[in-house]
Amino acid sequence: MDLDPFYPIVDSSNWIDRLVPLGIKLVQLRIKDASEETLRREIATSQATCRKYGCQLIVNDHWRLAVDLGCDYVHLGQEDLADADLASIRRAGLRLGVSTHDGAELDAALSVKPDYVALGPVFPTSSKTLSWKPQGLEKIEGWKRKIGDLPLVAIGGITLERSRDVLQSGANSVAIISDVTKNSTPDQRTLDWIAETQDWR
Ligand SMILES: Cc1ncc(COP(=O)(O)OP(=O)(O)O)c(N)n1
Ligand SMILES: Cc1nc(C(=O)O)sc1CCOP(=O)(O)O
Ligand SMILES: [Mg+2]
Repeated sequence: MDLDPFYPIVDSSNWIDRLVPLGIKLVQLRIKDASEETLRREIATSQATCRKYGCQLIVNDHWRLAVDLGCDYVHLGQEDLADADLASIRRAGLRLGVSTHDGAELDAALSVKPDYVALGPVFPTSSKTLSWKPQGLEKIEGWKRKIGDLPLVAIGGITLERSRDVLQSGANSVAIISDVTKNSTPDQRTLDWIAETQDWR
């Protein structure tokens, strides 16, 4: 299944309940620092909303709960990968997205046969502290040449205004946090994103 070109990342089921009904078809739930009970509830609520609206839900980090709750997709970073039981993730039928920031990480990601690879940070971001410099659009082109048909997600500092350049450089999907959730009108911004990415759908 293809990834939608617009891939917002949010930190609660409240955001999912608010934004998914607007027409989002791919969303990541990325919750840091919550109890297992809260995480379980947040994932289950998000899953119900996403199922209702035909949106693909990707659970960040919490692969055990994603397996337990019968989710479709998890996203893991390189450190997450080291701890994850990939066999049980695959046995449960979950698809897997993996973060990459340099060539060695890309090789590591490809070795686990992911369903997509993410490259970041494309531009400076204030949503996560990273030790990598912004990669720039050329890196997207290089990553895409290397991975071929495997879907490529671009992340980090991407705005609606930069989205066309990112997609034209070879990304199949654009993952964003602040451009929607820190916008003064997140609902309108979401609708604008859906319209702006229509040519890639
Ligand atoms: C689509 C996408 N790309 C990259 C990340 C970052 O994952 P990770 O490196 O594991 O960092 P955290 O998001 O867990 O802080 C992502 N979540 N999604
Ligand atoms: C969570 C995350 N991971 C990144 C990576 O490069 O792996 S960049 C990033 C933050 C993306 O947020 P924003 O759209 O607000 O820049
Ligand atoms: Mg992670």
